[in-house]
Amino acid sequence: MRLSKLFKNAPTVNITGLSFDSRTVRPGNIYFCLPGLTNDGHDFIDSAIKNGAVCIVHSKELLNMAPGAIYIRVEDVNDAMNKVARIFYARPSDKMKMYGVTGTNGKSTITNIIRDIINDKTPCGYIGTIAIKYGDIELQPNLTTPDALFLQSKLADMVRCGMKACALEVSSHGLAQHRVDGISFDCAIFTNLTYDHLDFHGTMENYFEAKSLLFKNLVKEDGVSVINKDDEKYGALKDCSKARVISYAINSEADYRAINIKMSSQGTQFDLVYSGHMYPVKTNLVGNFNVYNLLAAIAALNETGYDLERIIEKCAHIAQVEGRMERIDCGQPYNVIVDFAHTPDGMEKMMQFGRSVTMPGHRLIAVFGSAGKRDVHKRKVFGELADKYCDYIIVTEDDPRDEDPKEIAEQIKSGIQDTPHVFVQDRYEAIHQAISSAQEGDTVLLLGKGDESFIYRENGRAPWVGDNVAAKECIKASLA
Ligand SMILES: CC(=O)N[C@H]1[C@@H](OP(=O)(O)OP(=O)(O)OC[C@H]2O[C@@H](n3ccc(=O)[nH]c3=O)[C@H](O)[C@@H]2O)O[C@H](CO)[C@@H](O)[C@@H]1O[C@H](C)C(=O)N[C@@H](C)C(=O)N[C@H](CCC(=O)O)C(=O)O
Ligand SMILES: Nc1ncnc2c1ncn2[C@@H]1O[C@H](COP(=O)(O)OP(=O)(O)OP(=O)(O)O)[C@@H](O)[C@H]1O
Repeated sequence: MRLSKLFKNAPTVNITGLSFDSRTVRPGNIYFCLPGLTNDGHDFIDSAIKNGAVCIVHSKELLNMAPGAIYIRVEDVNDAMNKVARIFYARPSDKMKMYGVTGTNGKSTITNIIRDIINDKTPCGYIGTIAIKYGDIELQPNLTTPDALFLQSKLADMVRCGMKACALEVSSHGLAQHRVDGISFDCAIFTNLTYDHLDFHGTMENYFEAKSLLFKNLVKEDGVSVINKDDEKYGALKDCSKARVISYAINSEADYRAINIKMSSQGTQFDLVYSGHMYPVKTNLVGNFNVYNLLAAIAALNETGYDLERIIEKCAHIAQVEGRMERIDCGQPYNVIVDFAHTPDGMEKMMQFGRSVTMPGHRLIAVFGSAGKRDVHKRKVFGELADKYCDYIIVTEDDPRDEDPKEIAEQIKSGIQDTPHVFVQDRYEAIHQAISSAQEGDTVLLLGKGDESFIYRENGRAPWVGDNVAAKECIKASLA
């Protein structure tokens, strides 16, 4: 594409691609100098030019300018990059129905439910923590919400592959760093705001401010904000939403409300109250929070033109979202559940659910750790929660990064008072011990890693068999 198509009054030089990282610049690229948390992109202009950048987009005054390169000074490089990327990739988000889901917990689940419900009639892509999926393509992501350039390029590829919709997880980091500014959403969904990511945002106010950007920036004329009315941030989000607001809830009057909820370890039933009518909903998903997730997906889809009866029909057989409330059944007489819970709220909800499906008088056994180099305050709270709900606790490694797993375990253990507990550093051995000790009627919860196939240790990403695979192997061995 010509540079003059991307910037007014720019020369007609051919542009081969866009980059904000000097290390990956290719000949003919534009290099955007982004401000970072540790570095400043302006410091890498020479290396970008050495790698072939033909145009530099910057905001700071530059003392030296290389002859031959084109320099374009803008007020806000991030903003310019988002606008340019939209044009360069031919506005892919305008060609698909775009669903953006934000909130502390539930993003992966809701985006996958949305995709699962519509994918047969409306090919739908998914971008988030679990994967990047469209058509037959499945890629492993590095981030939940990729950087703006990668995101636009993947959306463009989705359009090329015939996708008509895309469900995107929008993290608070992604919002704070403007990764989704170039996307025009049709529907923005809010799940909940609970304690997380304060290492990055500093305060809950900042964390909320970041989340609210998705709603402030939804400017499409027929766009819709779908907001959880049981969350205390409902009012604030409603007030800042540019688009019309639709609510969902269990405990409050709402546009989409679930009542008469009946839960078991096999599935859930409830009555959906919508527009003065009651619709019975049956789903294979379990747990109270999945009722919220389903309500959000149902509301989002119905408000964007999908038939309610058909959506409800589909709810009966939602594909298992990997590592989210995944029941492991190898014929053993006790429950084993793998879940990605890694926030105090997620942990508590899982432990409450675990308690509810454990036969009276039997044991709830939990295996979990807490990530290194992330919110340290969570650790003691995880211990306190397990102490409150569980009968036996096995503390193990999560993603220690370059922290000592024993130290992390000590911090978790500081929240445990009376409940019997052990520290087993090796995660496989911890799972093995939990399964070996389980008896008929017990429940084993394997929490924190979900479907992840790696553990971040001191030396980086090490392969991990996965909690679900480890659980199956250990159960089979114990039954043999
Ligand atoms: C904390 C955080 O979000 N960091 C992101 C941030 O990095 P940074 O600000 O430190 O970048 P920097 O190193 O200061 O560099 C500034 C600029 O100079 C450029 N540079 C740097 C060095 C060089 O040699 N050449 C060069 O051009 C960089 O490409 C960048 O444009 O900007 C980078 C470029 O967009 C991101 O890749 C990086 O994400 C890192 C990898 C990350 O781990 N982010 C996580 C925390 C994250 O975003 N997580 C969320 C939430 C997940 C959840 O809900 O749990 C996610 O969406 O995944
Ligand atoms: N609506 C919800 N409310 C509270 N907790 C939830 C909800 N949905 C899921 N959870 C819990 O949070 C965990 C993570 O769920 P999910 O992956 O859907 O969230 P997420 O927002 O995508 O998180 P991440 O971006 O970290 O993957 C689940 O395994 C479950 O324990």
